[in-house]
Amino acid sequence: MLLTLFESHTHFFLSMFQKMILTKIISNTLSLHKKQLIEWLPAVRYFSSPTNPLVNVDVNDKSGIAVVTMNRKPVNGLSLELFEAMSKALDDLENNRIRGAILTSSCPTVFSAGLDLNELYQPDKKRFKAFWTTFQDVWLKLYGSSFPTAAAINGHAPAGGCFLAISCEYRVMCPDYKIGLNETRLGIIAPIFLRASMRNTVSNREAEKALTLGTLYSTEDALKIGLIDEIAIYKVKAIERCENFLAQFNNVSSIARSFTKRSLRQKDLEELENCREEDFNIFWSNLIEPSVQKQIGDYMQSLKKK
Ligand SMILES: CCCCC/C=C\C/C=C\CCC/C=C/C(=O)SCCNC(=O)CCNC(=O)[C@H](O)C(C)(C)COP(=O)(O)OP(=O)(O)OC[C@H]1O[C@@H](n2cnc3c(N)ncnc32)[C@H](O)[C@@H]1OP(=O)(O)O
Repeated sequence: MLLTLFESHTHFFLSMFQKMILTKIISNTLSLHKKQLIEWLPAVRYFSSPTNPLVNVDVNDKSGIAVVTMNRKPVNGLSLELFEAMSKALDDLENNRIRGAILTSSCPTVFSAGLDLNELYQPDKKRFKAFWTTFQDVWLKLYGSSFPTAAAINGHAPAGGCFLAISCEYRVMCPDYKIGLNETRLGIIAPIFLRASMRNTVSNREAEKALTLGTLYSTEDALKIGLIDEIAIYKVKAIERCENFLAQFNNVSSIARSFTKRSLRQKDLEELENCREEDFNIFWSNLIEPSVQKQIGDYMQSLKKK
């Protein structure tokens, strides 16, 4: 009650002095740690910044909602540089206490083609380590973000593309595209954090079927199994629907919302936090198997031949 009252009266700009006084009063009342309270203060400053050419962040000053656009043509292949830009953008959003984020793509028919196969083919260990660690970071930050998230899926979203979408809390997809975790079809075992995101999105039974078969679903079928939440005819509409979803949280205490989300996702986040090195080692040893390398090479060729 006190927290809700506090939040609803702090949507205007607070000077550092006001922040300190408010923090002190509430800190005394609730006996909470001062640092935690400062972190909990609602959004006071929004920004629209060109940030990085690979990830554009555009924050609506009125709603406080950020549209985060992946911009790595032609297919938003998830490279080390794209992951680094996403990781930095997620930090900025967290620090600026935005009210919600929508992930989308600037590629006309692809949300993301998943991991950049060039990162997986004949990899250099040092670079691959940085790549994999940043991939883990992005998931931890996106899946565990304090702000609500949605994905406007304006194109195909196979493998890592689907993975980004299911790390968000809500998904709106445009018709006639494919989405799914096709890793097993490529001979890959889905990593621990990918399995967690899938189980958090669809029923355990659907997750098992989807992951073991490596199914790529049409937009319509994805809606049927709950892999996406809505269909929107084109990108602008998909963003609008995501905004509507995020706007619902305007009437909910952001502290209560964010703690509830965190507590529901905590186990999954900790599972990865506790085995990051092991997770890397498992994938590295799988990746450098000559048979896997051959499979990746052939697959890349088949994509180029199309
Ligand atoms: C393959 C075995 C991998 C083994 C790895 C082992 C360990 C890793 C463990 C776990 C991984 C974690 C989970 C995530 C995994 C992944 O994400 S793997 C990537 C899987 N991605 C795909 O299977 C998607 C492949 N792409 C497509 O199906 C299509 O490109 C499309 C997204 C449907 C778009 O089709 P379209 O619009 O027709 O575009 P093109 O196919 O013509 O592609 C344009 C150019 O982009 C290149 N390209 C496509 N996808 C990728 C990619 N993922 N990485 C790098 N490059 C990609 C494509 O070759 C074209 O290039 P050119 O213009 O011909 O040069």
